Amino acid sequence: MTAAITADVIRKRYGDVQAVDGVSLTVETGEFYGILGPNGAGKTTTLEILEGIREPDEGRVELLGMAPWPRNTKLLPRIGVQFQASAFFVKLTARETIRTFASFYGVGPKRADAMLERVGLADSASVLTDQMSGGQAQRLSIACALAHDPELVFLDEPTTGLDPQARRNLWDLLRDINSEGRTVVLTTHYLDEAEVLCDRVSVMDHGKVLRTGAPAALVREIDDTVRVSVESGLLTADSARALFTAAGAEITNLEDDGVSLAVSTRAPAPVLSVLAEQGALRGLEVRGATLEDVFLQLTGREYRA
Ligand SMILES: Nc1ncnc2c1ncn2[C@@H]1O[C@H](COP(=O)(O)OP(=O)(O)OP(=O)(O)O)[C@@H](O)[C@H]1O
Repeated sequence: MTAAITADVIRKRYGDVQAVDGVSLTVETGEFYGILGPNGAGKTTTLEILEGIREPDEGRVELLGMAPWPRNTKLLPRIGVQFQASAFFVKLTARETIRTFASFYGVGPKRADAMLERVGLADSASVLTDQMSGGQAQRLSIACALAHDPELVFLDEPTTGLDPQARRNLWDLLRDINSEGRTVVLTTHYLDEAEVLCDRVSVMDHGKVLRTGAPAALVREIDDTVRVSVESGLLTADSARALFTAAGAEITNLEDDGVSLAVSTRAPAPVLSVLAEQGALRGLEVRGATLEDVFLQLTGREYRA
């Protein structure tokens, strides 16, 4: 595979904030690549530098074999950048909006209308953009990014603010866009989204990439931590910890949020035995490690989107 994007130790500072602090990554052609991290991690700034719309203070980027900065107009027909829905022109319908965007690239109305259909908006073509639901607006902004049939698409938190059903519908669309052969780079603060969609993810925090890999591989790397949870109120956190330790179970995390008492451990058998002996199995759930546990292990703190 050839690299669609390489970034080599890029940095960007805003005043006192080191937003991007030495990020290096490689996106392969055809890959679905995720940049994952909590708010303020530096995802958007990194994405904008990769796109060539922001200048890095240091470091080097190659996008489709070219330097994206200073602004490289040769790249524009080859990449699609999803802009935020708030940037739509007011008083235009969905159809007028996509036709306008398509015309910037010399793309005619026929293909623009076909893109509306492609993202499931054919029936909403006459709706004014300011009257669209969040999911419709996101679909329209993705359609606009795809109107000129780019080979590489950048999406910045495309499902933020959507309800679960609208998110899942959008996931299907994003998978289709990628399976047609396009490289997709997306930022997200949703761990489940990265896990479900991405071939590989870079986990970011405080401007740095902490780890890069396939979600399943990252999860495997952190050993086989299992998370066991039961209803809150059956055992206090302190007594649970003492009982688990006495039973020989090493606990990597234990917390009670008032709804569930949750324990992360590599030794689920003694934990389950203790819970059974204490009659504390109500609401029992057992699950393997997720990207949330990867983040916890990398940073020592819970993931807060
Ligand atoms: N134009 C700017 N001027 C000053 N500070 C900025 C600017 N853009 C971002 N920052 C700061 O840089 C840091 C990284 O921001 P960035 O938007 O890249 O992170 P993010 O991971 O995309 O966060 P979010 O998920 O909230 O969008 C944050 O502390 C943010 O407040």
